[in-house]
Amino acid sequence: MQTSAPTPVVGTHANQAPPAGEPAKITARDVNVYYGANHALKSVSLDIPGKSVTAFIGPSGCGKSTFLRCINRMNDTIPGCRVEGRIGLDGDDIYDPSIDPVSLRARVGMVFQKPNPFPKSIYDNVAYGPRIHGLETSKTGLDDLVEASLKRAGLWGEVHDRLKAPGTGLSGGQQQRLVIARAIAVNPEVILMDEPCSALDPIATARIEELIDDLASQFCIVIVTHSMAQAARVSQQTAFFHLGSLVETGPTGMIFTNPKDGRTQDYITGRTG
Ligand SMILES: Nc1ncnc2c1ncn2[C@@H]1O[C@H](COP(=O)(O)OP(=O)(O)OP(=O)(O)O)[C@@H](O)[C@H]1O
Repeated sequence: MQTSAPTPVVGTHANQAPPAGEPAKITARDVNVYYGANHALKSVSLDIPGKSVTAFIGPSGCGKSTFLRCINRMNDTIPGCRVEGRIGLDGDDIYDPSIDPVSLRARVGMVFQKPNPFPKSIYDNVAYGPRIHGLETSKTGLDDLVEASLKRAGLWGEVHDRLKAPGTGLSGGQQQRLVIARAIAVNPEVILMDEPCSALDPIATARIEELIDDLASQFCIVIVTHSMAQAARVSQQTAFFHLGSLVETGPTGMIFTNPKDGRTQDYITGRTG
């Protein structure tokens, strides 16, 4: 007999979608991605609002991470990968030849599944971006920026007395908050998160989810997650992908309680996945 998974509980912030009529922060139009002959992403068009959390969900291999990587041109670094279509960031075409991918990645930061602090001190992990982008040159200015970023990432209290210690010596959850502090330090507009909690225990996961909730007041956050419960807890919009296509998108509450497409219904009730 087929059993259905319980519908995830939609979080308290999930219905607080940005006001209708706000211009989208990110506008994707007819985006196709190929890895050699593999047509991995098929004609995806999607608007992503600013200052809120958008979750990408869908079965393994459906193209969630591929689409996420399009938003800061990380796919440029994969040999054989070809991206077609248009992605606008506040209306600027991020694939225009005039756009420098390194500067773009300061505007659009990324947090990966496995925490990846640099093999440097906690301080230097956070100071690295502002230094290379020339955002802060004075010692006191940099100190203040490191402190503010660590506070914003909810890590300052745990590390303020050991800033010279290696970032890699922190716990997994602390490392992920350090990586988030590193992303925040260059004052990005968008933070992409690719399964940011999948290597963490439930307590560390809860802290990252609280942090995401907090950061959404300032940043446009896009999160790929395998956990429908997590998508329901943290996001205001959800986009469901299946076999390389975007099936449907809408307010998270609607996607989890009243999806329009049978494929979404089957996924959220655990019949596929
Ligand atoms: N670096 C790569 N090189 C070649 N093919 C890739 C690469 N990354 C992804 N693909 C292919 O693109 C398709 C989409 O993969 P992608 O990782 O984007 O899906 P996903 O929904 O994020 O999957 P998962 O949930 O398992 O992480 C798959 O067919 C995958 O094999």
